[in-house]
Amino acid sequence: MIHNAQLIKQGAEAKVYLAPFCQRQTIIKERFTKAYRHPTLDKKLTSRRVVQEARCLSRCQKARIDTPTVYMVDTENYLIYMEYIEGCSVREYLVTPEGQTDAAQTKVAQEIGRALGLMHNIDVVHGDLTTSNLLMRNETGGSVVLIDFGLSYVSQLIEDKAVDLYVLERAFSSTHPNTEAMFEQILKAYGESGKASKQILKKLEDVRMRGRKRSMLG
Ligand SMILES: Nc1ncnc2c1ncn2[C@@H]1O[C@H](COP(=O)(O)OP(=O)(O)OP(=O)(O)O)[C@@H](O)[C@H]1O
Repeated sequence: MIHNAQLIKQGAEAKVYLAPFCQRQTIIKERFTKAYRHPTLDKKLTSRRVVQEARCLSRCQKARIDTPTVYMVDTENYLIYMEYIEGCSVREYLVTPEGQTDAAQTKVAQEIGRALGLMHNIDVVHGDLTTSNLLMRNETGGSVVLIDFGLSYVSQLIEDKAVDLYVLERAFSSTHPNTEAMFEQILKAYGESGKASKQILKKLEDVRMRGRKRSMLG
């Protein structure tokens, strides 16, 4: 039990709390153990995921990619203590477009593309890119912060990075109608900031094609 904690999200894999820690508001992410798994195996897998998430967050932070700072990792209790980002998600931003200018939306798209390009440059694959996992930091006037590295891993494969982009593209098209132009701007900025981004964007076309074939076959 985390003292003075407020539960802000209960997911299938983790609980996310907001709680005071070292005199600041802190996000505490707690992974569950799975009762259907053998206890020893379960402990190993759950703590491995906690470590994996914290490692990918730290790897991004070292490369100056805006992600929550990790304050502490408790592998015994499967907890990550991290910086609380005050702001709204890109999802919330896009579902309430009133008063947004094209220039503001372009800036957000460019920031997303640039952040993803830098993340892939250091071989971090996010694994769960959605508009809910992109936050806009109030403090800096809405700069984009990547969160939820629960499914992230390190890979040099062009294919893995292309699939990462495809997952975000699907999230855009299923959640936000009429954002094709914005997604194009994301890819343009991505193409300008990544080392192998041209190859990855080429591979994205194959991944899309496979996705289309799969949905045609049902
Ligand atoms: N560092 C943070 N600052 C502010 N809010 C956060 C932060 N981390 C998480 N949140 C909030 O909590 C929600 C859930 O967090 P997260 O996406 O990491 O968990 P999850 O989806 O349940 O976990 P997982 O996908 O790893 O099983 C986010 O959508 C966001 O609203």
